[in-house]
Amino acid sequence: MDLKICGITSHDELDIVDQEGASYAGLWSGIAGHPRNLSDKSLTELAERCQNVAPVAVCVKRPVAELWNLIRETRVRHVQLHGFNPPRDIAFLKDRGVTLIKTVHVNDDGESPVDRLVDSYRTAGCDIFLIDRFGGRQAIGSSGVCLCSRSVARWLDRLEGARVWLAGGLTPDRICGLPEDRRIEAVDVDSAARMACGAIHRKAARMLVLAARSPNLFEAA
Ligand SMILES: O=C(O)c1ccccc1N[C@@H]1O[C@H](COP(=O)(O)O)[C@@H](O)[C@H]1O
Repeated sequence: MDLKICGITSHDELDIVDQEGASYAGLWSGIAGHPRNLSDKSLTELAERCQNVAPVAVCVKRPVAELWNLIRETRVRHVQLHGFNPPRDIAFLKDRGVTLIKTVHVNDDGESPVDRLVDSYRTAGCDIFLIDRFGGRQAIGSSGVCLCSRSVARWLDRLEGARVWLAGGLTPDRICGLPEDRRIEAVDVDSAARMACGAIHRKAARMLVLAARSPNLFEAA
């Protein structure tokens, strides 16, 4: 499995994620007031600093035309729409050659507020669905809480045929416990990449990369 580490805010964090071998680095834009939200300048600088890791612009409410104006001259070609976007937002970015990741927010009962939009997202050209735990409109990500395996299995079935990533409270041991049927292409982590909710930590990032690459590593030990 590939690994995305989300919420990068500094050169040091970006270098850790890049050097330790994560596949994707999440760069926040358009979530006013959030501590990990980046200015346009910082997002551009961090994206240009990526060597091996692919930068992903992660947005909640930013208008997609404005977002495109920001990223078009950068190396960012992956966008994660993390919120309640209409399908036309996906079509807009797909027309411009972006690889589009749409978060499917799933609550603790296994239900999603975007359930009725999923088919339209597919029709609009969504490349990847990211299943993430939803704790309510004020807690739409970075929850540090995992979904139960039954909800994950249900959504994997619902998204049959699509590329799927998974997020929500994932730790190295939880990644090892995920089904190994290759339906989950990548895992997306925020909380477990940090020490005490602080900065991204090199050893934590290394453990996550190891778990994602060799899911049975800890079971075998
Ligand atoms: O990464 C962040 O800083 C972030 C902030 C606000 C909303 C979402 C955020 N990231 C997304 O949260 C999940 C993973 O979170 P965790 O591992 O459960 O803490 C994933 O979808 C990230 O893209």
